[in-house]
Amino acid sequence: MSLGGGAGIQADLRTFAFHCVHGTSAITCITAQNTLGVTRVDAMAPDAVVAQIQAVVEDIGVDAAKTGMLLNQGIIAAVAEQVGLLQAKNQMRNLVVDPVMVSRTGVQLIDGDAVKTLCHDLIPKAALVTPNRYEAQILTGLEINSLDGMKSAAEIIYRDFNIAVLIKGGGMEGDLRGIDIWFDGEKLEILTTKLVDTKNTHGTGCTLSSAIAANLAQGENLFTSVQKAKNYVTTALKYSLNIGAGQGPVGHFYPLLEEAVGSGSIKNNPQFSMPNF
Ligand SMILES: Nc1ncnc2c1ncn2[C@@H]1O[C@H](COP(=O)(O)OP(=O)(O)O)[C@@H](O)[C@H]1O
Ligand SMILES: Cc1ncc(COP(=O)(O)OP(=O)(O)O)c(N)n1
Repeated sequence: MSLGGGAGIQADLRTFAFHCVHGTSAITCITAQNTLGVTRVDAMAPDAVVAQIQAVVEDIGVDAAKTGMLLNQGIIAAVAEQVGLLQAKNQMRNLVVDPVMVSRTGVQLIDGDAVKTLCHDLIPKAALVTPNRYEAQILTGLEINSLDGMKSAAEIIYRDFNIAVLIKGGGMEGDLRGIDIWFDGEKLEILTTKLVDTKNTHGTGCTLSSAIAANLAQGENLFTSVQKAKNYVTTALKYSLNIGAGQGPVGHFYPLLEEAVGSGSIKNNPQFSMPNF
């Protein structure tokens, strides 16, 4: 959960709402966070996370799920155990693991034991894992500086975990920032969108993985879910919000912004990046 509202569960729930699916959540930690970064993180007790998952599954049910910031080994192990139990009962389909391990400034957020548990217990249970540049470096041991590096990382992650992988390019240099690599063991695809020239990229990873989960929940296949989510995040970036002194959040509800501008209720508001106006 990100109290600045730009990433974590706030970004996930906005994305779910935009896609017309009912989003639920299990809070794993509270971050003191704004557009400049994270200043403090408080983790929930693992059994409190488990209780939240069980409350949702037992009553409402899950068509698709995504994980985000799982801060320590205890939380990761508890979530992985729940996922395993629920998958055995066919109550947890379409799991997307966004392996949040490194902050946007390149700082590692979780320790080595937590990374091991993530790799050993959780990622293999997913349908898709979506590492950014730095997370792919941790998962593969490669230094990733090029498109070829991103492709090699995708192949290694598929080989090691036997699940589909999307390497996100937002942390790369230049035009590679708009490029992601998909590999599912058969098809290697370069997903390209034109680079959106903005500093306001806070929450792109959460938004992408929750849009993928939302598309899966609506019955799309995995690759189409990824393609649609990529288009969504690209447009949300074009309408990102210029708030705070750092990297502002993406604009999840851009059609409403368009409508508001069209009707004249928002005019030349410098907080919104509006490419078409
Ligand atoms: N400036 C940008 N222009 C276009 N797409 C971008 C830009 N920055 C990030 N993206 C896209 O946002 C998505 C999230 O990627 P990334 O920012 O690398 O994830 P994370 O937030 O986990 O670090 C990816 O689809 C990536 O290509
Ligand atoms: C609470 C919380 N969860 C996840 C993240 C990572 O967010 P992401 O979408 O990868 O965007 P940035 O960190 O790059 O802004 C987070 N920051 N906070």
